[in-house]
Amino acid sequence: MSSAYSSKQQAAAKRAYVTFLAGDGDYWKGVVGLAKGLRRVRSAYPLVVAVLPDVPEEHRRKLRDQGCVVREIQPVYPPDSQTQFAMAYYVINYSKLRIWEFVEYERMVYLDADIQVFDNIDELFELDKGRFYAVMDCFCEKTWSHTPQYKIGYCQQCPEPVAWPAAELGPPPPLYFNAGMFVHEPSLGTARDLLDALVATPPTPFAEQDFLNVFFRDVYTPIPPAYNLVLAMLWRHPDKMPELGKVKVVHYCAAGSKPWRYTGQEPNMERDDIKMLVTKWWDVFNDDTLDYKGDEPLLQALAEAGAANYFPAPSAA
Ligand SMILES: O=c1ccn([C@@H]2O[C@H](COP(=O)(O)OP(=O)(O)O)[C@@H](O)[C@H]2O)c(=O)[nH]1
Ligand SMILES: OC[C@H]1O[C@H](O[C@@H]2[C@@H](O)[C@H](O)[C@@H](O)[C@H](O)[C@@H]2O)[C@H](O)[C@@H](O)[C@H]1O
Repeated sequence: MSSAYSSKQQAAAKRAYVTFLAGDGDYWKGVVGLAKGLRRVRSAYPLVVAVLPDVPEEHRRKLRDQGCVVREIQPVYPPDSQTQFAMAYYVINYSKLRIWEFVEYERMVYLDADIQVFDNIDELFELDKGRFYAVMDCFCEKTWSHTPQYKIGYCQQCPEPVAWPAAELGPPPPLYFNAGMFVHEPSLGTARDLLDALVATPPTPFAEQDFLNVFFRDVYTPIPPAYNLVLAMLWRHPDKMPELGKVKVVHYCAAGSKPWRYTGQEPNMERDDIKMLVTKWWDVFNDDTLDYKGDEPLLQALAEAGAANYFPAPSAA
């Protein structure tokens, strides 16, 4: 790499946001919304989209037209004799593990396609290396009904009301993160270790989220819920989240909350705060001034050219 650029610039070229897109359905709308949202908050780094082979060219073009760097990945499946143990819908999420192979980047911030960024979060790229950063999840929704904690009404967000019955169930579950958003360091060694561990790990209901929580347990470092508001927090633990105006990242993961599919029919979806957040998402998605105009920072252009860690000398720029 040319020494004509500062070390800060060279480090910046090795940073990117990354999301994951599978299938030929409508999640591409989430990715377009995310790309425009990151532009709206003037993120310094490009958005890479890890796409499975089943994502049609028509959708890939929409993403490139919004300045995304589209990278095809091969699917990752758990031991095929055991996929029935994961909730079928989530099995494909094991393919997220491929983003550890994006070693042209030193640090990436992963964001699900059903996430929107409403305030700049570039500071996450400055966090100390060697840890795994993510926001703690909530165990209170019905999707957790298969777990002992749900059955006794225990949630890590608010452990006081229900004392964990250690005598019967052993120690309480370790802190558990939501895998819709995390800060990670790509590495071929880690990618290999993940896949090696996966073949020896029977799938569980929350698929790759459960798997990642076990794999990174010793280095998991919780970050504030402002960086990934799991929507159920609004009605489950409103006292454990910042006021909505201070939430930087909204994760539309509650049933019925995907903005591009929103009908307001599911439980809690008629809430005023949900309606406001869905409207906010559409305001970004529909804002033509946020469309990619090809004038992104040099980093974006370099990432697009697949030269994310190359800086031509300024004279050649
Ligand atoms: O048909 C699908 C389903 C999921 N996803 C990706 O997988 C992520 C996790 O799935 P989902 O958002 O449905 O999980 P949730 O966070 O709502 O549980 C999505 O955000 C997308 O990035 C996708 O691309 N296509
Ligand atoms: O494959 C497992 C998924 O697990 C997580 O979703 C869950 C989690 O948020 C629960 O807390 C909710 O109750 C539930 O609705 C929601 O689906 C991640 O957001 C998603 O990216 C993905 O890893």
